[in-house]
Amino acid sequence: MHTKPITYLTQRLAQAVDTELMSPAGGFSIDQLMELAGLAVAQAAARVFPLQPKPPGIPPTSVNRVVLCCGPGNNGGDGLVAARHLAHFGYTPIVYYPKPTDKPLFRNVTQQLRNLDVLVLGSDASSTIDSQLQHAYFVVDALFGFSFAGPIRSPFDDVIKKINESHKPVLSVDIPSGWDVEKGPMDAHGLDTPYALISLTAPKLGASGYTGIHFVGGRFVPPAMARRLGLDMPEYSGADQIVQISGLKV
Ligand SMILES: NC(=O)C1=CN([C@@H]2O[C@H](COP(=O)(O)OP(=O)(O)OC[C@H]3O[C@@H](n4cnc5c(N)ncnc54)[C@H](O)[C@@H]3O)[C@@H](O)[C@H]2O)[C@@H](O)CC1
Ligand SMILES: [K+]
Repeated sequence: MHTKPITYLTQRLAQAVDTELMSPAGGFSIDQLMELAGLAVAQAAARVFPLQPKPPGIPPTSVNRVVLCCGPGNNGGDGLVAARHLAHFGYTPIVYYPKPTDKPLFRNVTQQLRNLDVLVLGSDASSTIDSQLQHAYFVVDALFGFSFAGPIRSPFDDVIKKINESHKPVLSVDIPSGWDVEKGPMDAHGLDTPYALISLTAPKLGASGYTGIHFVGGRFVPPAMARRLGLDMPEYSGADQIVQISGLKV
């Protein structure tokens, strides 16, 4: 467990780090960052929810089913990439992506999922999402990240309600969806406190009261950049893409 101090980011600082990484001086593309973020999400998922043995006589796809609820921005993109890695790890991901982003990066990752026979459900599947959730081992909440603001708009208000009603264990990506990025849970419409959380780059202020299983992932900030921005970053061990900072040790 990581015990050294870590900086909790404001919404503005989270966006500034992201922008700087993708500036000419930072040298990253969004594809690279999202790939590393999604890999970290998949590693955290596999750590918290290990693959279950497949009992004989039961179709292999009926165990280890993961429902990934993906939003319209890059948080949703992290969920799509994580779904691809989880499929390679041996899980059966089911992606609910009601507002797909019409950009090559998102179209490509969606195509990669289809090539792995991953079910990608759109808005026309909204009436079946609760039954998908009922059959899930766990849920990945990749609806909103650090750019979320204001009351939750349709159809995501309904998606969050259905996730809460499913009472399935949830791994949230970057910030529990519907929580204020800096103030945390604000009203009854946001996600219930998730079982686990993976913050990307560094945790956001809104997660400062979170005491569940909390990882940091997204191993892409160079030390010189962290020093310049005054960030205390987590120290990763060896080849790990994630570091646990709180909660029951997994
Ligand atoms: N530097 C980093 O830490 C990286 C972060 N990434 C991910 O990118 C995320 C940020 O991505 P984005 O800036 O695209 O934003 P988000 O994915 O947080 O969300 C923006 C989208 O949500 C919609 N939205 C915002 N508030 C809403 C509301 N109240 N109701 C309904 N829809 C709403 C917006 O219209 C927009 O489409 C991070 O949280 C993280 O998951 C990674 O992909 C890459 C690297
Ligand atoms: K989220």
